[in-house]
Amino acid sequence: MHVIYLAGGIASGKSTVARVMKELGAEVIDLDDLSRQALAPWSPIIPKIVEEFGEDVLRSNGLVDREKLAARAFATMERSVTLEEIELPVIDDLLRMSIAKLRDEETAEREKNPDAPEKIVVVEIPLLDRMRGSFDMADEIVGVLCPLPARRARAIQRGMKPGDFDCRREKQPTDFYIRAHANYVFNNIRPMDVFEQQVRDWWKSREEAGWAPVPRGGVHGDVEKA
Ligand SMILES: CC(C)(COP(=O)(O)OP(=O)(O)OC[C@H]1O[C@@H](n2cnc3c(N)ncnc32)[C@H](O)[C@@H]1O)[C@@H](O)C(=O)NCCC(=O)NCCS
Ligand SMILES: Nc1ncnc2c1ncn2[C@@H]1O[C@H](COP(=O)(O)OP(=O)(O)OP(=O)(O)O)[C@@H](O)[C@H]1O
Repeated sequence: MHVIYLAGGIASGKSTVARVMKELGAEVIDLDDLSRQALAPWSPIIPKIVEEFGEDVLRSNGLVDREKLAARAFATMERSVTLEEIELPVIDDLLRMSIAKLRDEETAEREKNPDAPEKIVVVEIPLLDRMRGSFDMADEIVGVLCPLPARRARAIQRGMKPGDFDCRREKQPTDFYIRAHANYVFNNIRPMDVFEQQVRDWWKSREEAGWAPVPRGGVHGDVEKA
């Protein structure tokens, strides 16, 4: 199995890259989905969330009011860190379990058919720095960078308030951090069809290389390859 951490800030184009990779055969795990599971009504962290952010962040049906929680958590860096300290260990556990399950599936498939293809697993990560404790699970780290004005405009077009975009974006790792840890970076600066083709080309070259190990980190400047 080959695990790719796909890192990029809000509205940078991660889901677009992941969608193309899924079409090419990848299994995709999205940490935003795992974060939703972490806040499910039966989650053990719900009492702590209520204690820190107020009883009214829970709706009468037991579901977390995400808008209310976001307004309180992203109001300051300190509150945001509090939410992450509660949620990230659960997200990390869910990620490890998801990867272990895919590994078991791959083993079972190969017991039936020794020629079954290697699973390529793509993990969408909005906050790469917060996942540094689980870099051990990644065979490679790929970044998605996109100029801020385009990201902001696209997020707003999708219905996000400008202030909500800004207060999330400012808490996210910088492009410099992503370049420093990625072995490859996509610069999402071209029209959608061209960008999607860039992703297919990258996949093809990695597939032809047999997903060989790559040196970690150090993508600097306006280059796309390490
Ligand atoms: C506060 C919550 C409930 C708001 O939910 P909401 O549905 O509005 O947003 P959603 O979860 O879909 O995230 C949308 C985007 O917000 C950004 N975002 C999420 N959490 C954070 C954070 N702690 N800091 C900065 N940006 C964040 C990401 O770019 C993400 O893609 C939710 O974002 C959350 O639980 N965040 C904390 C968990 C976390 O840190 N997740 C990131 C995993 S690396
Ligand atoms: N090259 C591009 N040209 C035009 N639109 C694009 C391009 N790349 C992405 N988009 C659009 O920008 C928006 C954000 O892209 P995407 O959802 O892939 O980003 P993301 O990083 O997954 O976002 P989020 O942080 O919300 O999870 C989407 O509406 C997508 O269709």
